[in-house]
Amino acid sequence: MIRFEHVTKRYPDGTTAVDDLSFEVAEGELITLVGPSGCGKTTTMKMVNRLIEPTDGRILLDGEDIATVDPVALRRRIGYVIQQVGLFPHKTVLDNTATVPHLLGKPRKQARARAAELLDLVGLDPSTYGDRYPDQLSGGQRQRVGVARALAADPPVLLMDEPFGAVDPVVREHLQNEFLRLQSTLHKTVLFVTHDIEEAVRLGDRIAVYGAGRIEQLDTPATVLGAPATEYTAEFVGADRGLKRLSVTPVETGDLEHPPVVRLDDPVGRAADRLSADDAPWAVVLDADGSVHGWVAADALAEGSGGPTVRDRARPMAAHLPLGAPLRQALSAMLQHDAGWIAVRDGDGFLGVLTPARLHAALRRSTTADAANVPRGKVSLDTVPDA
Ligand SMILES: Nc1ncnc2c1ncn2[C@@H]1O[C@H](COP(=O)(O)OP(=O)(O)OP(=O)(O)O)[C@@H](O)[C@H]1O
Repeated sequence: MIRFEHVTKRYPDGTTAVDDLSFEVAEGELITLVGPSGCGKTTTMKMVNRLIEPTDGRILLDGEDIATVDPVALRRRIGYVIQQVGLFPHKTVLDNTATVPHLLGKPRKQARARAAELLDLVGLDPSTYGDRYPDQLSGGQRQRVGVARALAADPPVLLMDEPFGAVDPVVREHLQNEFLRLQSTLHKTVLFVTHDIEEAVRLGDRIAVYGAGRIEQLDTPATVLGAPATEYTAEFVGADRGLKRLSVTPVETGDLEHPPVVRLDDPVGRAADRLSADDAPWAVVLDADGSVHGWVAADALAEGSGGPTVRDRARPMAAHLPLGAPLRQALSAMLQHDAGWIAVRDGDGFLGVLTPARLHAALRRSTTADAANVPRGKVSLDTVPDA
């Protein structure tokens, strides 16, 4: 969708901001550009909408050399969100959002109706916020208007330059999550500049780690964190990169163990037989509709005293996770509940349990598979070599 071919930008004073850059952003992909101040991220981005012209090389958008496209027509296909937002101070939020569609020829009423939809989409109720002026909004709300406005012309491409940089960490995380939710339905092709590795990891399908004017590594978050290509990248992503990897590696079916399963209403004797058939010290207990109730120990079933069904001997277990949740959430739940395993479900249905050993294997699997170009969905534990 966007292809950089040997792109260099040298400023008249001799500064080489971007040096022989070649990479491609696939349609619907979100690439985060991350790196220290002054390494060329913004220059890279501004060359895509021709706010800056390259000195050498070319950039293709959908196969077309953008140098041959009228910049105004080009910018209609490219939404642009910046940290300072740049809203018109004398226009209401609704009119700010409706400006571009209106300029593109949509009748005013239609443009405003679309603007209201977009405000809703970014989490701002148009009936509350539509008539306000930008200085009557919080920083986070202004950023949302900036995103709504960039989406107004429904461009296939979005350029975002530290769009959530000016807000506090809590609001920022909220905006990031909302943006991910939006992106999962809109599938825009996005270049997203940030100097925050956490943000890059959370949002990017792939991350481009910049050194001076160059990309040091362009890969999935799991690979950049798990197998940094250079010392520079390793240092940039931080000594706690192992912990960060927990956030970007999902729990998959192949990660699960399958202890015996009994039902709340099973007679104790039948449940005990089930456990001893597997020589298992405990079983997962499901209720009548198949959702996880908790667990029961073989010892508890063997005791002479107590009620006649599993219900009387089972212990509740509150730690559940949906399949696909990040390993970090799994570890956090294990620690919170002081549990040696955690139930994983698909909807309400029980799938299996994740243990600390399996969690560790999953973490190793994530980078091994990425490095070997195994599609994430096809990953199984067999792909993990023994340590
Ligand atoms: N008009 C200009 N003339 C000369 N040098 C420039 C000009 N604009 C940018 N530069 C230089 O180009 C380099 C890259 O700048 P750029 O804005 O792309 O960096 P960045 O990675 O986006 O940084 P930041 O995170 O601080 O925004 C810097 O050294 C900067 O000083």
